[in-house]
Amino acid sequence: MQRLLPGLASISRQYSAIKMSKPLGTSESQKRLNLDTSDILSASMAQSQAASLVNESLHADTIPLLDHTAEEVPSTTLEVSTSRVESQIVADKSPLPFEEIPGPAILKIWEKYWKYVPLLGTQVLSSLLINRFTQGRLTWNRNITPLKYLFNEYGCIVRINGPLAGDIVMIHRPEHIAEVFKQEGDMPVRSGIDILQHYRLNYRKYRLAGPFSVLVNTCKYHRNFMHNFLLINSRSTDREMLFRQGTEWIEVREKIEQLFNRIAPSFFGKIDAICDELIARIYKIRNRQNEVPVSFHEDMIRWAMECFCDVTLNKRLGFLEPAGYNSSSEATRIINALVTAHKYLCSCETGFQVWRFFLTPFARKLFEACDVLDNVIGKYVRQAQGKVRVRKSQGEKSLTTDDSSPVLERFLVNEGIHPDDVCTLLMDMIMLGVQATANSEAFVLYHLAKNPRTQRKLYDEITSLLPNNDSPVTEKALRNMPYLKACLQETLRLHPAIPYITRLLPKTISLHGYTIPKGTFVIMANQITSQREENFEDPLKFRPERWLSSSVKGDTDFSYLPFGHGVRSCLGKNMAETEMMLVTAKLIRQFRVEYDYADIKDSFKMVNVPNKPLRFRFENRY
Ligand code: HEM
Repeated sequence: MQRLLPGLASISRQYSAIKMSKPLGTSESQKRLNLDTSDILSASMAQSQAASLVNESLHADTIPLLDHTAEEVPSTTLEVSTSRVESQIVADKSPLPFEEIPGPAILKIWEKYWKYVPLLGTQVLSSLLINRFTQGRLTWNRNITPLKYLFNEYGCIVRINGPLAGDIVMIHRPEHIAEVFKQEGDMPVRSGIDILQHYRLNYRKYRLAGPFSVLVNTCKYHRNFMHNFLLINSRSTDREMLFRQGTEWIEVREKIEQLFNRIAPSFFGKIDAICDELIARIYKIRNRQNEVPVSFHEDMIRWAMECFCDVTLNKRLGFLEPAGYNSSSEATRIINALVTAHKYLCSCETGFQVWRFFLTPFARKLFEACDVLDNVIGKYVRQAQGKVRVRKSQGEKSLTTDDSSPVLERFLVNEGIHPDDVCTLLMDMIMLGVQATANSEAFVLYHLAKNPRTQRKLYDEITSLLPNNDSPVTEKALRNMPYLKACLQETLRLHPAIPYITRLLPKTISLHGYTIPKGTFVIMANQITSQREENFEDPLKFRPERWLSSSVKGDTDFSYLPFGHGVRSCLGKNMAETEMMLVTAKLIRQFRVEYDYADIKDSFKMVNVPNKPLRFRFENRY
């Protein structure tokens, strides 16, 4: 029965659509109408929401009739007053209430009673129920499989409601995503990473939770751990608070965005030099079959970290030290902390969030790793502050930095960003942005290795613009490589680093015939969107050529949003694309990349990461 209940609302909706598109009477004046009993049965089932047995394949051009009902009910002719039918049709025009959105029914039932049950019991029990109900497929947050499962089970709009979740709606259709973004105001709110928020607000006592979180620690209540818990799991009225709290970040964000746009030309040369270091590293670590070791994924993270640190801190930390990695160096400490933080971030954020009640061993390990990153970042922020102070004491009239000054100093001086906010921003960029870039590039190399013809075509494009092995790769040359860009787009279509985009609805809207109230969290499953046949032909195939055709719209029709959309879209898009284009062009010019092992898929660990080691072979081209 549980499996059947959720279909009701959609049945009713489909039935309404059917009635709208096909008037039952043949003329206005006709007062009586002949109907088959199966029609009547279907109508009353839909209207009374008792039609749990309706199959999914009802279409607007077929009057609804169930094969099995035809068998069960003898087909006789009855007379029905059309005025009654018509009044039902008119009533059906209004959007259906939120509660009727299909979703796991058990959660809806449970929701009624959860407030009467002690909090911990509820958490544990409802998690068990979710797990049981979905037969283990809804391991929340691990990858897109649970979402796919829910869409397959309940249709294109799914409501998750219960003690764990609050009001959440999941969607994947581009037109629904467009509708959500259309309502986006000046201060869109995204769901945060709860454990990082807790670390910053309650443990480190920062004033802001960071760009990937939304709470602002401006009032004493936000220091209260239990309050945070309740707020995150709260109903829509409490969530109104969240709208007010996004304001400060949006102001900080505007300044950073402008600065990043201004510095874009200056980071090309830095990234170029770091890509050469990665090539040197590959020469060093390849075995006799020219295969890199299973730890190559770490080298990719080191490459992305070196690029990020050189651009923002104006410092080469030696992540790709050609002489070999020194286990006691600052770079190695940072990488180890980053890998550990990622591992435990994922364990703490998914499954039971027991850390909300006491510091669990996983949360402790995460906090220790975050402390390492935070201390390193803090050190560089303090150094930058020190330099600014010296200049002030030397009586410099204008403290404004110029374009050659480190980004960090410009954050502090020109933009006047609070040092705490600089720390949380840099840490979020490292924990999510750097990881996203490294893993996306890993997937680019994987697809090129698996598709030798695509790789050859890309090589031809690169060498047509850069004929010699040592011709410098310029920004102009990269701009003239549409196939390279297409390879990146195709990779991000198949493996967007962040597979869901979330927003808290600032207004009540109507989606797919349902009312979705203000304050509902909407999860937009962009990876599912960009892997559906109705949006992309042969969606699971790696075909960069599709991006060269003008018929592919991608981000303009909301079927492809790897960097999100609107006011809260990715701040590092430009930097990430430059890094990925440069390194791909340089690697493919230098090597033929091959991969001989089992297929690599993505696994969601706060960002999509390859689920197998990157055992590429880098064969010299020269
Ligand atoms: C291939 C690499 C990357 C991908 C696919 C990616 C993707 C995304 C996505 C999907 C979002 C959420 C957007 C939304 O909610 O609409 C986001 C946010 C963000 N990204 Fe990236 N990102 C990448 C690299 C980077 C890098 C390198 C940085 C840092 C330099 C960065 C910094 C940020 C920041 C700060 C935000 C939060 C913006 C806000 O909330 O206002 N990202 N990114």
